[in-house]
Amino acid sequence: MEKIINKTDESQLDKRIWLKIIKDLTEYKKEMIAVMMLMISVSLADSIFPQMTRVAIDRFIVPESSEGLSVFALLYACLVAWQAVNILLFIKAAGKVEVRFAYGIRKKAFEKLQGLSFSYFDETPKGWIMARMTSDIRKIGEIISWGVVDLVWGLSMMVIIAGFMLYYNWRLALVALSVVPVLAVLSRFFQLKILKEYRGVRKINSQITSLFSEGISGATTTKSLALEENSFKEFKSATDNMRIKSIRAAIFTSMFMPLAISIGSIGSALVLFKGGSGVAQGSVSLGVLILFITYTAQFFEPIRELARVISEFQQAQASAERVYALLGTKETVGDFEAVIDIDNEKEVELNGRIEFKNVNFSYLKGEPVLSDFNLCVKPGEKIALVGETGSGKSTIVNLLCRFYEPTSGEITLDGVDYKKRSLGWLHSKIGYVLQSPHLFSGSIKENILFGKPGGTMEEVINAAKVVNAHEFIVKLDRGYDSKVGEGGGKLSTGEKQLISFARAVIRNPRIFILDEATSSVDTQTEVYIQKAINQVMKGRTAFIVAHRLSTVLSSDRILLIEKGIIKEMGSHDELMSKRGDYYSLVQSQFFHRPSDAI
Ligand SMILES: Nc1ncnc2c1ncn2[C@@H]1O[C@H](COP(=O)(O)OP(=O)(O)OP(=O)(O)O)[C@@H](O)[C@H]1O
Repeated sequence: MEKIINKTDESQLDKRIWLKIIKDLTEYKKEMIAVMMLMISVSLADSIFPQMTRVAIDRFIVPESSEGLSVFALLYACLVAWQAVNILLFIKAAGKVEVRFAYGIRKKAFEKLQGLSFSYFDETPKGWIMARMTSDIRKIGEIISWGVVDLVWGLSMMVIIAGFMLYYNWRLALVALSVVPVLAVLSRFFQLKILKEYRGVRKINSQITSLFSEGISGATTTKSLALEENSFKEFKSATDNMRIKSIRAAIFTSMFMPLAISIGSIGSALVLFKGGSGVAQGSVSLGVLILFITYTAQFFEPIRELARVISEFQQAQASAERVYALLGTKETVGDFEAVIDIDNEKEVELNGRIEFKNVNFSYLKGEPVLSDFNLCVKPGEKIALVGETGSGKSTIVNLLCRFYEPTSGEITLDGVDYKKRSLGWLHSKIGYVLQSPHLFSGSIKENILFGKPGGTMEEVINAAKVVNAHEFIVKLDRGYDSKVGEGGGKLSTGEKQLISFARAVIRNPRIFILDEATSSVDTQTEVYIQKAINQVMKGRTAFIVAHRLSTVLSSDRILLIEKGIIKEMGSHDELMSKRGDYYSLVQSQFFHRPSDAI
């Protein structure tokens, strides 16, 4: 990840990235062409205005004549109208490109995130992903559309003006353009300086987003450990740094503007000096002199603009690099080896026989969590996994759900390697309840339906009844339509668990997996939860990471896991009579016992 975060060399144009952007932009080809044409039209109109002034001076003011003045006024009005329409249309077209392009990439990135495996989220800070999805994508959309506007306007403006100047008086044109290289170098120098500071600001901004994200999700922990001051110090140092860099960028900007204006004025002075003597000698008309003075001023604006636009494109490149890194992330878990015949696969039933064959697994290279793990589970068998924290229980169920895949060895379902099946098929057969189940903000009904999109209200109620959640749901003000709040915040821990059970039950899975919560709930809820677990397990192959003695007692086989291997295995009675480690665990009050009162 560090590699992705730091790999942002903005000083060079990276062809690969721009080709990707251009490829994505081809979807909006029509709008882009419209924007470009409109900008050429805008600069043409911009450069015709001084021509009108020239005509006014040479035709009407100097000769003190009004012949053709009405035609001239009409033409002037048409020009104003033309420019107004241009501006209206280009703002609309560029805005469309900005919004659609950002929307398109954001949609792709979101789809990508949905498909990425757990290991990606283990390695990637949440704040980093948030920054990519929000500010980076917004920046690309903004700079691509408005940058193209400025770029096309600036370039066409310079070409048209230079053309007109050379056409009217090439000597005077060369005088006017003599300061261009100086201004170009100066603009580039300052823009690079400003860019460097802003790059720093953005990096810190990313850091701050991460701090925010951690600060919010860890607010309770921070408070309970009285670490507010430490968090605040860290936050303050990041914001102080940001302030210093922002001020530096502002100083460079404030130095650049007067310098650029002064150099532009030198150009105008040279034109005035040279052109003025031309007027005195009669070789240059007063109208042409005024035209040149206006053009000289007009010419310098695009140069300053282009220096800024190039810097912005470099910033967009850095943003694009990070966003495309996200879009290009290879899924480590996917339907790569699957022999999928989607229509037939749906019909494939699962009996529920599960086998782990010589499974090895590590989250991080060189740190094995499971070593040569073997296990055969009969259909309908209930397995309780017990053991000290960190022994590998959750890892076993994570592998079974294929959130991660074995580093070597295989897991078979009804004798078939599960990689030969699609992930969609596997997950349709599994009901998984996490230790701290996540509910999505929405209603209770919607949350249960996440288990079976398109399910009926009757199915929702039935699922809730199976897990004894119906009673408490109907007592709520709005029943099944009650909102659960973000992350289920409006419900108690026990209620959240019951809803997550209902969510698992509604899909009628063949395999039920439960990572039992370690947190205690009140005795009544505990009774409900225990009943729900027993109901859900009925007729299904079940894997339970157990923390309650009652759950262990209702299982067929208990596996005591230690450092990723099965230390002891058997029924409760068998293991108790063995008087080994399991016996010691039971004696040591390792399990929650309030449910013993059931
Ligand atoms: N996402 C991860 N990345 C790296 N290491 C991990 C990850 N998840 C777990 N581990 C490590 O793998 C080992 C087994 O963890 P696991 O979560 O399977 O244990 P557990 O027995 O389920 O513990 P608990 O009862 O506390 O949930 C531990 O050493 C843990 O630190």
